Amino acid sequence: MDDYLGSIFEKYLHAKKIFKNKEVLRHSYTPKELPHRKEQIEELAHILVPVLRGETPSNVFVYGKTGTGKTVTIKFVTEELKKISEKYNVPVEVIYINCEIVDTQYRVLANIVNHFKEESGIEVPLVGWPTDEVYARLKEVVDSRERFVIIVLDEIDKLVKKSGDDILYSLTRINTELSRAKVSIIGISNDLKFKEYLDARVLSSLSEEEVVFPPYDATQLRDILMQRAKDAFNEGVLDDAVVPLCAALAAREHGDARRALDLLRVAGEIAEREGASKVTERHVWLAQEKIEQDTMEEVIKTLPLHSKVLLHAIVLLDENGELPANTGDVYSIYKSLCDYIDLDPLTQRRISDLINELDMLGVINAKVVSKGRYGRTKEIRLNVTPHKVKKVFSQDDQLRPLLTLNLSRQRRLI
Ligand SMILES: Nc1ncnc2c1ncn2[C@@H]1O[C@H](COP(=O)(O)OP(=O)(O)OP(=O)(O)O)[C@@H](O)[C@H]1O
Repeated sequence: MDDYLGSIFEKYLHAKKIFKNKEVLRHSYTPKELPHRKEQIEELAHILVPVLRGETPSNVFVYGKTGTGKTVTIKFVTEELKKISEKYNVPVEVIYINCEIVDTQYRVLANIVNHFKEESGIEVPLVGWPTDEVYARLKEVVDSRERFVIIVLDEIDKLVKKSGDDILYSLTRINTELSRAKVSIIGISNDLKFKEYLDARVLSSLSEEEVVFPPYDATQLRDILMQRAKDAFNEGVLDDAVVPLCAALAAREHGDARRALDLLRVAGEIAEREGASKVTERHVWLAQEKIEQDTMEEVIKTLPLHSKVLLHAIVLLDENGELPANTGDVYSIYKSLCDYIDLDPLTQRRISDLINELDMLGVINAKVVSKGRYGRTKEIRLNVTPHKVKKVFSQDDQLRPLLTLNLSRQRRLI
């Protein structure tokens, strides 16, 4: 045993260190250069440059698919603007808000007021004040001196979908002839359709300017990865084929640089854990599999409660070797599970909709098949392992009691 343990330690001790600095591959890291975003950087600089002449820049709406570098580019350009504005003695404040987290009108306004809390001494609590009052404070605090205030609303679609566009209306109308501070908005979204949710007046002021971020192709992703890889990995540990493969796989997924970076990082981590001295293509394929599994786990975790119970019914059928099943079979098990945890069951029609949703998310496979003169029916199969589903449910207090059940017991209750 001692020998065995000793050899494990030695394996890791003598393994060549894979990473020089793994942080470089994290999402939060802002690189010093952004390959293939020169055009967007220049467009944004052109839109924001009036600040240096003391003029209010237009509002900008930035859009492009996920992982196309919108956030990192905006952070890069606004940082540069802050640096240069100091040189020209123009006071500029940039407030970055991620609307996936800060997703109500109240919280956005509070965030803006609280950005200035050191200078104003005013801090809005997380809840409790009337929204009108927070807005009044915002105007007072922002306008307390001459300056430019650029408010970046990242994932702005999430805010609008959850809380409507009143907040955008208020913010785009904050500047008056008399105000000392001039406010501009940069809205970022990966959902173009969200524009349909906006009132025409809000839309026209928000998109005074628009900057589009197209997806990266495989060659561009390769350049982005190469640039990050040279700081992230030790010399000679990356097989030549690794970066091109990560780039090609991510290009297939709509040119997502985040996915490409994840593949590279996870491939490195897997190689490191194996005690390998090189990262190879095999590690990239394993990384691809791991990321897909993790994504699925996240999808299951965020399902609404009834979809989770429904999914558990399908898992029980799978464990009993009874898949494919039809909607009726699944529904009766689902209903008995609801009884077991004191939940009012939804109608079969509603469950049929939830089955389609699970199918769309890729958690299950629901295929409509023709049964000749018996009409059409749905054949439901599971697309993930029962183990994965149970692992997620074991962390959920309301669902945990279901994990001890088996189908024959449930059938006795039906
Ligand atoms: N041109 C680039 N050069 C270097 N790194 C990049 C580039 N474009 C994107 N990245 C990196 O890819 C990852 C995703 O980028 P970013 O978060 O900016 O995408 P996004 O378009 O805002 O995505 P989402 O819409 O999902 O928020 C980040 O780690 C970022 O550093």
